Amino acid sequence: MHVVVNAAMSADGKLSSRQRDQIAISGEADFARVDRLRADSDAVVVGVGTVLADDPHLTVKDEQLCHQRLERGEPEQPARVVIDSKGRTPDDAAILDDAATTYVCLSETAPIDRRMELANRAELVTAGDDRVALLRAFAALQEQGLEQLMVEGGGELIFSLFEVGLVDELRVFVGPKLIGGRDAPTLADGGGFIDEFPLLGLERVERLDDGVLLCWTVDSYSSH
Ligand SMILES: NC(=O)C1=CN([C@@H]2O[C@H](COP(=O)(O)OP(=O)(O)OC[C@H]3O[C@@H](n4cnc5c(N)ncnc54)[C@H](OP(=O)(O)O)[C@@H]3O)[C@@H](O)[C@H]2O)C=CC1
Ligand SMILES: Nc1nc(O)c(N)c(N[C@@H]2O[C@H](COP(=O)(O)O)[C@@H](O)[C@H]2O)n1
Repeated sequence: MHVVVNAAMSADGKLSSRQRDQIAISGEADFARVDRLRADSDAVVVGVGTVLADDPHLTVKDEQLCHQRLERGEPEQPARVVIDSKGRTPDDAAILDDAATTYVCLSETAPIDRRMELANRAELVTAGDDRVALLRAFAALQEQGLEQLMVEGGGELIFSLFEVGLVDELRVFVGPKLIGGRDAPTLADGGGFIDEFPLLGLERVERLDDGVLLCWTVDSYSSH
């Protein structure tokens, strides 16, 4: 399995505003790059915080890219995955429509009524007691043939994926906006690292729209 985390952040490192409203940080060229990355992935993954804040569709928008997927013998759209311990994904969420297969990864705490509703619209994966156990959930996704995973956020999920060592690459578009706010989501929120820190290798820097794309590999974890 290969996991690429992709996100767009403001010049001051925020993924959205303190009200958690979706903010267009990327420009046209970066959104097109994200579309190509989705098209090259078996699945696009988000946390339930992103579903509740943005109601994303997580589909490939360019019809030619969808056509190329079909020509490669792949489903027209990559699968969509939401990491959602308690089954808080709303029944009318855009990611539950029939545009693509959707997996909802739950923990044992998800109530039975939520499981039954979600099972009508998605494939369910259960891993973990309180929170979704990410290593087990991703292993279950791999068993379903999902090898190339793209994670779009948000900051809580991205931190947890780094914490368990599941991230192979990080691609960040830094856009020409300043959002501010100490409580606004950042690229990696969660509890934060205090001892061992993931170390990144810079692979590529590219000027895109009026911002910069940074592509990193995750090399190792080191203590300071
Ligand atoms: N600019 C960009 O590129 C992007 C911006 N965003 C922005 O980010 C914000 C949402 O991010 P955020 O609030 O951090 O939410 P996330 O999307 O990261 O979802 C976090 C939630 O996932 C659930 N979860 C279940 N298991 C785990 C686990 N093991 N580790 C971490 N989370 C787990 C938790 O809810 P529970 O306990 O209920 O399961 C948790 O609260 C929005 O404002 C959105 O607009 C989002 C994506 C991209
Ligand atoms: N790459 C990128 N740039 C931005 O500026 C963004 N705000 C986001 N947000 C992510 O895109 C999702 C929306 O997807 P759909 O257009 O609905 O398919 C959103 O939920 C964030 O994950 N990304």
